[in-house]
Amino acid sequence: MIAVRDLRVSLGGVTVLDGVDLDVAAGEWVTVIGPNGAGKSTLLRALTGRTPYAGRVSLRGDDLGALRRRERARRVAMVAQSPAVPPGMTVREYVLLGRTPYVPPLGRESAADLAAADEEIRSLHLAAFADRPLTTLSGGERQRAFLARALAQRAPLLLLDEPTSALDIGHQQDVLDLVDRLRRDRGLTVLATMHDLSIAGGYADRMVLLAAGRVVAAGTPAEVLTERLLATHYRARVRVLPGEHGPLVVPVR
Ligand SMILES: Nc1ncnc2c1ncn2[C@@H]1O[C@H](COP(=O)(O)OP(=O)(O)OP(=O)(O)O)[C@@H](O)[C@H]1O
Repeated sequence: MIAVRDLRVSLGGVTVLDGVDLDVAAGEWVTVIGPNGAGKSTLLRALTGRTPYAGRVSLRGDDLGALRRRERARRVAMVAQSPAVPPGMTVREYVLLGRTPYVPPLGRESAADLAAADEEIRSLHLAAFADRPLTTLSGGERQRAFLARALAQRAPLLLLDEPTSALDIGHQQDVLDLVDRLRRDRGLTVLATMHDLSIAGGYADRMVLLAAGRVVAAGTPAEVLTERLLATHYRARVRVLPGEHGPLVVPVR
């Protein structure tokens, strides 16, 4: 689905990504982990085509850099870490923004666009909030609205930057279970970043460990979530225990 080769990004004269290679197959869920500042968000932003990069990113064989913006947005949707919350905009209006790549220039949303937005509002259990300003929602409710907007884009590749950081443990599971179900039902491909390593390992088919802008490990959750790798790259003291759906990473004092 997506093949990244020798991706390099410099920001403010600093090399942030330094030759990243990454493949995500159609229908796969890959989660990128790594310490603060490793370059995870920058990687996802580059894959939307909004952050300039060197190297090559191909989406189902097409060069991402050669696609027009609307065409890119129909193929790649992203939920950023802290998306802007437009003041005064209702949840329904916000989710409808996800349909922008389908609305003709100077045109209006079609009945199909409105129906797609309403469908995502229902699937994310946001119907009761649909006419409220987005700014009045709690952090977790807002997070679901951000996801609804991205899903309304109907892109086959979904990029999720820390999708559960604002959520309580129950809503974390709800949202990730929902993404997993949509992945199966709609054949979505998911590339996420996450800091909670046990939760990350419970949902990903594969994981990639990024440190200082380079891939330092990649493989199944059991191959990447090891005490040795986490000690080396996070300088973390942890025990890794076997779990039902992947390794459990437990910090120790
Ligand atoms: N515009 C910029 N100018 C200079 N440096 C930048 C710029 N944007 C990001 N960086 C730096 O790039 C590095 C990677 O940032 P990025 O947000 O991708 O990391 P991350 O792995 O997502 O971190 P976190 O886990 O803290 O969210 C950081 O050191 C950050 O300070």
